[in-house]
Amino acid sequence: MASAALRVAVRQLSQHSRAGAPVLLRQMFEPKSCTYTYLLGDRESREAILIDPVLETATRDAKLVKELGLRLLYAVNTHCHADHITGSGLLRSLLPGCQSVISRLSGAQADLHLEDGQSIHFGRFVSWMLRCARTLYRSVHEKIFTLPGDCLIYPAHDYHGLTVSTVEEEKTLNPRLTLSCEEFIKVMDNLNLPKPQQIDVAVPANMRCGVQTPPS
Ligand SMILES: N[C@@H](CCC(=O)N[C@@H](CCS)C(=O)NCC(=O)O)C(=O)O
Ligand SMILES: [Fe+2]
Repeated sequence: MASAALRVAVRQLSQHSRAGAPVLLRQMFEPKSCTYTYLLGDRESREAILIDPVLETATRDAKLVKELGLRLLYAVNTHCHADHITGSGLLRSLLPGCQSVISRLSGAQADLHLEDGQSIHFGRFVSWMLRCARTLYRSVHEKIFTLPGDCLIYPAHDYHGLTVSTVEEEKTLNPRLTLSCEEFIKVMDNLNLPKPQQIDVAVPANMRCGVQTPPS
């Protein structure tokens, strides 16, 4: 695929997300597409967001939100996924008040469309963007890599069971991000990945927020 999604940078989340700290973080897994969904909540205001929810696990996520006494403001899609159907449409039905969010660039339906660099708030900032290889590389280097080295980086997928790394590790060890920009583009343009198994159902569904009755 020519474009890639740069996942979420949560300011100040870093190592302060332990129990008792202001920001609550839960990493959840959907095994069919190996997608990680993230629940982020403000312990004080109880406002929360979900990042990249999956249809098959949306009910689980909604249950957790309720059990933790959180109020879900946004179900955020980092891009129009090709490998799973988003859970954001179902979540906005299960949890009234929740709005689905995606980039305007995606062309997909949602309650809220974000422009590049725009933030959504749940007590703390969350910034995100969808990029082609060149702008992805620049964003990572100019934005993510200016964060403190011990800032935690959570993956959208990991097919080998890894769950977290740091800015410093990505800066020094990531086999693609340590390349030059031109080399990075070449690699990304020549991944030749097999067609994702769910692409034919996932993309049309995700253009409509993953449900039959999408937001207008
Ligand atoms: N087997 C899966 C593979 C889905 C897929 O293509 N995943 C991408 C990431 C999607 S956001 C991927 O693996 N990228 C690897 C890379 O090296 O960039 C399926 O059929 O769904
Ligand atoms: Fe994906």
